[in-house]
Amino acid sequence: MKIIADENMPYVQELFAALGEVVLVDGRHLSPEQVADADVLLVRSVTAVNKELLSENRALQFVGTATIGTDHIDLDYLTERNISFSSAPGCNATAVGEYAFTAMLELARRTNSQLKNKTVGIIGAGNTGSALAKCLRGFGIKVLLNDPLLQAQGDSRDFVSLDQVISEADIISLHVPLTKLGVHKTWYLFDEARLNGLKPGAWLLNCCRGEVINNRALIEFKQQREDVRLVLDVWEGEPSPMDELVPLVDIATPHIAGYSLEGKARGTLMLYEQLCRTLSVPVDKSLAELLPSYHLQSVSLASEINQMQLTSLVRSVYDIRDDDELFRISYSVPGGFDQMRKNHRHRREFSALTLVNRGQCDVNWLFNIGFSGVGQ
Ligand SMILES: NC(=O)c1ccc[n+]([C@@H]2O[C@H](COP(=O)([O-])OP(=O)(O)OC[C@H]3O[C@@H](n4cnc5c(N)ncnc54)[C@H](O)[C@@H]3O)[C@@H](O)[C@H]2O)c1
Ligand SMILES: O=C(O)[C@H](O)[C@H](O)COP(=O)(O)O
Repeated sequence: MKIIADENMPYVQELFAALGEVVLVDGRHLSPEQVADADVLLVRSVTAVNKELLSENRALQFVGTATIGTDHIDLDYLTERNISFSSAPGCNATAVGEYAFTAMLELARRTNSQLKNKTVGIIGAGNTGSALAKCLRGFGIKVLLNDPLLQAQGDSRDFVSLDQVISEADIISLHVPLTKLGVHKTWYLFDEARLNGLKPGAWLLNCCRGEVINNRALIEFKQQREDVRLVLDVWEGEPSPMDELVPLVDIATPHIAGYSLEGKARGTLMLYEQLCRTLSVPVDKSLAELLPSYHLQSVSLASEINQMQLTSLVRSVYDIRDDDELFRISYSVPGGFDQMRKNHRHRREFSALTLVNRGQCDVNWLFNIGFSGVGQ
């Protein structure tokens, strides 16, 4: 069995080698000839899997994407060809939630503000939006959720309208799939009119797909509204963000919000498990045996910690300033955006760090945010 896999898929050899010959490829530039004799194709978000890519292939049985988003896959075409498909829903949700929370802490430090005094609106209350809500509520921050689709399905959480989020939230974080059709389509969800509705001093974060914000309109808006702060992990026209936009962004990163080691490994593992089920072979590998131990074994806490100390704790696991700094140097170099992603030093999730309570302080809220604890 020939398994063609994106080279940026950690643990693909460890998981798939026993099932067939694994050939690693550059997913951004994959050609129909390269996949002509593939039985299994494993991709990431940079590969458009469609009629054109599969035009020379007659053998394909399974396509897997080690990602949450599926907007790069022509699902109707795979169904037409009777090719099994799996994505990896939720694989990197914790990483995205922690990324957005980390960015908020960083902006709070830069603006000398207290997050607990702010209201955060989350657009899209699925896996990544809920992961962010978990961190925010763990820290005691008021959250407004907007998700008309889940609301219509009877999800028991409280939801508000998009208009209410825009008029009431001090911080808005976007967590929707990219969709181009229907009443709830998300393409340019944040257009000129919605951007103009943002509260004075609002912060806008996008960790889902670049085209959920009209980036040209964002440039024009931000040029008039210095008070608004922006965190962008995703960009219209990746891998080439608009040059005028980058200097206007407070925290800029190259689509790596989901790039925790755990998140990427979970994505590969989920595809392995699904392929095993498709081939009716037993699953005999697990996440725990793949992940290395964390270099910091534990951190002792002797007293209550404040927001700045929490920021330091978070930075010890993931320092978002490193990604932002590298982005500004590298994004405009040819191939720079993808190189940053390929060479990204995998960060760990908060749960990799164990906290030991040496005092009588209340640290349960830190476990609610996601850190591990002794005797938790
Ligand atoms: N930056 C990254 O590295 C990264 C990582 C993971 C996922 N993503 C992107 O984030 C997206 C969301 O991921 P997820 O795991 O939360 O997906 P999910 O499917 O679990 O949740 C998405 C939610 O958005 C809701 N939604 C759809 N249209 C909406 C609209 N118009 N308004 C409000 N809500 C709407 C859906 O009902 C759903 O509950 C993915 O599709 C992917 O494109 C990016
Ligand atoms: O949809 C997703 O899961 C993310 O956007 C994913 O983490 C993007 O990473 P890529 O597949 O491009 O490596």
